Amino acid sequence: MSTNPAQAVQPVIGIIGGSGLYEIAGLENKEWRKVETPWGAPSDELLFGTLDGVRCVFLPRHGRGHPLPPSRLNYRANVAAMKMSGVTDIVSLSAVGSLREELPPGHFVIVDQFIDRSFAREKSFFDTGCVAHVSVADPVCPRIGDVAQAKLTEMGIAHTRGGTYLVMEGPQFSTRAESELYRQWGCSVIGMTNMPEAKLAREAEICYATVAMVTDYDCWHQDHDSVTVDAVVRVMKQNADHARALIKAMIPALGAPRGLCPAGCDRALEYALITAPEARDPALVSKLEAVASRVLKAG
Ligand SMILES: CSC[C@H]1O[C@H](OP(=O)(O)O)[C@H](O)[C@@H]1O
Ligand SMILES: Nc1ncnc2[nH]cnc12
Repeated sequence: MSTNPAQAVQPVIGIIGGSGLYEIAGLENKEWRKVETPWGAPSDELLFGTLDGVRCVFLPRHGRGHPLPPSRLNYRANVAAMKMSGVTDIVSLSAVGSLREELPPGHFVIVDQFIDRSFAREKSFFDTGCVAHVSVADPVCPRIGDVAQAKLTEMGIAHTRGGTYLVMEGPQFSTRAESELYRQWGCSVIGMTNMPEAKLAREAEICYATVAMVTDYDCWHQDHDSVTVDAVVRVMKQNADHARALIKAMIPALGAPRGLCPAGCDRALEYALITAPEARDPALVSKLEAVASRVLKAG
């Protein structure tokens, strides 16, 4: 395994677009391509292209036209398809409800923690026959967060660095009691998709960070109507221009050649595998080559 921090990395930037973001602007030489993974098909074809000479791969999280609900997304295929396409860094863009007065619709939040209350999803590439436990104590890459923060500041877009995203299963929005509970837990925003996406990116050793775009005050705010899809879509249409401009600004900075990630996201599996090589299931190991070949080769 090569873990020399001076090792050169030529980044490939993955963008996962959430509700209201089904394409990105300004990509050159773009081409939608089907990518099959050992875990099946991702939400849609992936859009490959370059922006300012940086290789980019875009995936609309719910598919073009939004046919897929959060519980039916093949999160493993989505992340594996990114890894198989050479992606080193993922910027996740998501519509979220606000759980705090000071985070109004239109505000961007560079999330740094999650509480994962999703329950009807496959959450790991690893399984019986090859067990791994990665750390998600710090689930996002601070390096990507730094770039998002710098660009949002330059662009004058209202934003907050840090905040906890509560991941609910959905597809129904929360009850008022749930919304109040999450507020008491200190959560900042709520959505339905960023877990297990962030956990799987960590298992695949891809740097990952979320820029959450507030679309509503969920259902706790006495002066605002409870969230509806109509309201989310209306605000997302306003947020989308900011989101597209942000991505365009972030890509040259993220795409510059660099060393290994100082936070170690790209070495997350280094000490995570616990199944002895002789006890591993060859069929599972062969699937895992798509996301974990770096450590499996060494074992
Ligand atoms: C259309 S409102 C609910 C929907 O929007 C968010 O999705 P995404 O994170 O992909 O932007 C939320 O999590 C729900 O899936
Ligand atoms: N209030 C909310 N709850 C869950 N997901 C959301 N996505 C956008 N707004 C949301």
